[in-house]
Amino acid sequence: MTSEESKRGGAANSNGSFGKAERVGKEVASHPPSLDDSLVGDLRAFLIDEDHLHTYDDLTKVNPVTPTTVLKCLQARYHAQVFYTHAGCTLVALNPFQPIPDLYSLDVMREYHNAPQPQESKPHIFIVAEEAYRNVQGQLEPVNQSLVVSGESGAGKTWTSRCLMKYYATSQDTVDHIEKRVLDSNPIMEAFGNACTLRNHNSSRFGKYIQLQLDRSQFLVGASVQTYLLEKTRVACQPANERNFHIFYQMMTGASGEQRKEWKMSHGQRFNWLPKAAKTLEEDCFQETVEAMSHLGINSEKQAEIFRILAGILQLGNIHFDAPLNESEPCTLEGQSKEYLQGAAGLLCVPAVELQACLAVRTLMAGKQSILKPCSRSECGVRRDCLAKVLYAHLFEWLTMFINNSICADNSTWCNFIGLLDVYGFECFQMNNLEQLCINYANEKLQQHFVAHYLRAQQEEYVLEGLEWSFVRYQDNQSCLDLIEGNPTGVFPLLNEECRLNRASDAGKFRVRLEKELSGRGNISWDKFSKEPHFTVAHYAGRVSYQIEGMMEKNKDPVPPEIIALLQGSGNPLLCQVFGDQEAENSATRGLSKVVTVVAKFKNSLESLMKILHSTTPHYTRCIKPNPDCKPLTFHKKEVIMQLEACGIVETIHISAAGFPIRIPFSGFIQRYGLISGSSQIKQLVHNLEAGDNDLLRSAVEAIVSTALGRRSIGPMFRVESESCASLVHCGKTKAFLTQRKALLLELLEDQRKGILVQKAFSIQCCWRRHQRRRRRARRRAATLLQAAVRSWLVRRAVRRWQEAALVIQTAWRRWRVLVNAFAEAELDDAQDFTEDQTLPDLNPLVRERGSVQISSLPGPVSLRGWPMGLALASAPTVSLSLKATGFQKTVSMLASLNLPSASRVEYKVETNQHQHGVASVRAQPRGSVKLHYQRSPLLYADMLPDLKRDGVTGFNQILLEKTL
Ligand SMILES: Nc1ncnc2c1ncn2[C@@H]1O[C@H](COP(=O)(O)OP(=O)(O)OP(=O)(O)O)[C@@H](O)[C@H]1O
Repeated sequence: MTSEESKRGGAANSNGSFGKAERVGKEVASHPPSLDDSLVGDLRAFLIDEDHLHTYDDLTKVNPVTPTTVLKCLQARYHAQVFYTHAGCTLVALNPFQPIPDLYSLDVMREYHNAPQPQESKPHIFIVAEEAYRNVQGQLEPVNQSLVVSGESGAGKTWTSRCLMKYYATSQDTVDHIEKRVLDSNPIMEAFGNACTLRNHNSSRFGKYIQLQLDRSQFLVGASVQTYLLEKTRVACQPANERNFHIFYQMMTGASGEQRKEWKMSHGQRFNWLPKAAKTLEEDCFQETVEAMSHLGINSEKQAEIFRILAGILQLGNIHFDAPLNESEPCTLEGQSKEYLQGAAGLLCVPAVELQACLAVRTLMAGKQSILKPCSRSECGVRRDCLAKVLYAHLFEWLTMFINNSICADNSTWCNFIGLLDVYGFECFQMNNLEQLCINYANEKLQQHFVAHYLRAQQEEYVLEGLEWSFVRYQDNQSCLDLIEGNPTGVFPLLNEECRLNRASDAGKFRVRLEKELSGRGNISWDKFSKEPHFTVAHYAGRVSYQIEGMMEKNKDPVPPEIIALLQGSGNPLLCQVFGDQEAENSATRGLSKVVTVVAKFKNSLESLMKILHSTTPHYTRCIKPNPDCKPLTFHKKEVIMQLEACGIVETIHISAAGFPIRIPFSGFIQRYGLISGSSQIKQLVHNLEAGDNDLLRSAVEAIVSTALGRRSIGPMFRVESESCASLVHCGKTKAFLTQRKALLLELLEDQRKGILVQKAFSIQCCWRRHQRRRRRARRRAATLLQAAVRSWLVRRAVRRWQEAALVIQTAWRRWRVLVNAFAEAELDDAQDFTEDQTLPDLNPLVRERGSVQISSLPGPVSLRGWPMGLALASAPTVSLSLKATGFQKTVSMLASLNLPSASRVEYKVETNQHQHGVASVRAQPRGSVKLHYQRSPLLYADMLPDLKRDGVTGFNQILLEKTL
């Protein structure tokens, strides 16, 4: 809406000439005061807290809720660069008209995605996205979600939709990169469907509904796009100071030299259908569009076909017909137009002659005979425009279909969806025609859905449920919708009827018809003095005057059959594909009653959209354009207030603040929160809800709430002891209604439910772990038993072997002992003769002969009795002397055999340096030493161990005895 038009709309709004206000029951909210009144009254109370206005996250918290206070709050937030604010169930998004750093960054997305309670975070479009996503995860009916983004042109709907898509696409990373393809559909759709208008340099000239398809794990697996009412007239006729679709300018700026040549688009070439070509916008990014096309699977061949068609359209725009001298002759082409016709025919791959004939000559059917009738100059122009429009519209349709084929998931792979509706805002120009009527009709439908969903349904339900409730007045636009679509006497049915009559359209007559049929309606009026036939409709957002001239033609949207036939024969494969299955029918021959009109088609597609919306959980985002000039950070109060009133924000705030925004059927409530109550009765009820009557269910709900409040953890809002259950939850006949503090109560219930579920899960885990532990223990015991059995078997086997080995050793040992004893006895018999009664120093010469003993400085007499070593070893004497023996036992035995004098404090250390071969020396020190010199023992086996090799060295060479004190 332009500011002037907005003013008109606003004036109508304030004088109450449209939007019949309905009063239901007791009305407490007075008519919203005018802006000036509010400034005196309401605002004054507010001024006290003016410094903190920008801190209000939710407009329902503003007190009192009036358009003025709401406006003040929004303005304060806008100046504080806070662009999102809740308004009860709706999110208000103010357009900053400049990029805000870090407002939509990946980190911010992650923050909202990971927030335990996103509602508690700062208002943001990502909250809406996350809430919808979590609703799908929670599988609460209705599981599918719709995000409805509305607002006037330039308010930021497309931007918001893009943010929402990015949010869903970024929060995952799938293998086949479907999210990238879904996002890539945006630049293509925008290049072909957006244009620079006076109100928005990137205005969507079509409506779109994108369905993001989610699988069981809530992963984005695909998407589908449904488009509505492309403004195809823009191809051939651009409003003053506005541009054609972006794609044409992208081609003009981005084409390579070769492409320019092929597309007949040389530098400086002027095209009638490309106004303002010198102005370059950031949207004119040809390369991005081409890349997105390639990424979506449109190969270079197809791209070439597409761009040739577009170039052909531009050539068509430069063709002008001259009136013929003779009326019976077709219109002619002047010099340059001939070239353009040749160019267009070449690019569209059709014969130039046929193209010219198709534009200048009409074929009439008279029975089975066809008659050729030359068209007038203006008719030629209309046919040329029609050809361009039909080409562009079919191309756009084909692109949408191609995108859908590329990004749509198989039906079996997805089970839920989040729908994203971005429709053109309410439109009101100086001259409004059928397109504006359709667009405004769509906006009325959406407004009605909003009203039905939040306002009327809410209030009607309170009555049905028997709640005590003071009603808030709201604007109901049903009467306006009845005026437009009502059957049989609505504007649309009358228009369709007129189009199906086989007669030339007459705007004046149609106006009279409308007046006759609809004069009793409150939402339509006529300016009797206006020369132009028109009618004025009082829409919910303002009054719009529609001119009737041309409306019927636009509604019929006839395409001459010659044009279809011409395109079917085109050498461009894409054109053949697009128009191949199109019937080149002549409506004149088949009867006009079968013609499907534009409004009929539009109404049907809108009805199916509304069906989808009604079956989903809606989330509303109202985009607000803070100033009509798209200036950054500029806030025009009047513009904003009109938009707020037009979209019913003020009423929404009233109802949301004072009403019961959450309604849960008793059965659903008990099923979800029944586990909070420990009562066995409620537990039984949970399993058998059908058995309980409403009274029983109601008392169960109350019991659950009081249990929840009883065990609540003390939070700031629940400290008030007097706060009764009744003030937080209101039970109607079949449903529980939660008040404004629902968020807290609901949060409390959800927290407790979650806590109990966690407890239960913990118990299950404990049981499972215990079970696992027991199993592990049993396994371990079994393993130990097995190991023990194996070990004992191994030990028994080893012991048996040892015993056998010991037996062998014992036998060998005994045999050896017997042998040694025998030798010893034999030797003893020999030695007895020279050892008896010998004292030192006079040693027996035999001893000298066999060995020598030298004793010096010994204190006292030393009696030394030399025993044969073999005998000593054999008898294994016990050493009573405190000897620290090192070496072999035989060394010790030898000492014992020497029978050295015993003294308690005398220590002898025996050292041997030839352990392998026997004691070498024994020496007593320090005060005396005994030196024994033995000759090699006569005993052959005296120092032999059973294991020693027989050929080893035997006997003693030298013995030294060291004595230490
Ligand atoms: N959140 C935002 N941050 C920064 N700029 C924004 C934001 N929202 C919108 N804009 C700016 O406002 C312009 C208009 O927004 P957008 O195209 O989304 O409007 P629209 O409501 O879709 O309009 P139309 O109905 O004409 O398509 C954008 O091109 C962008 O420059």
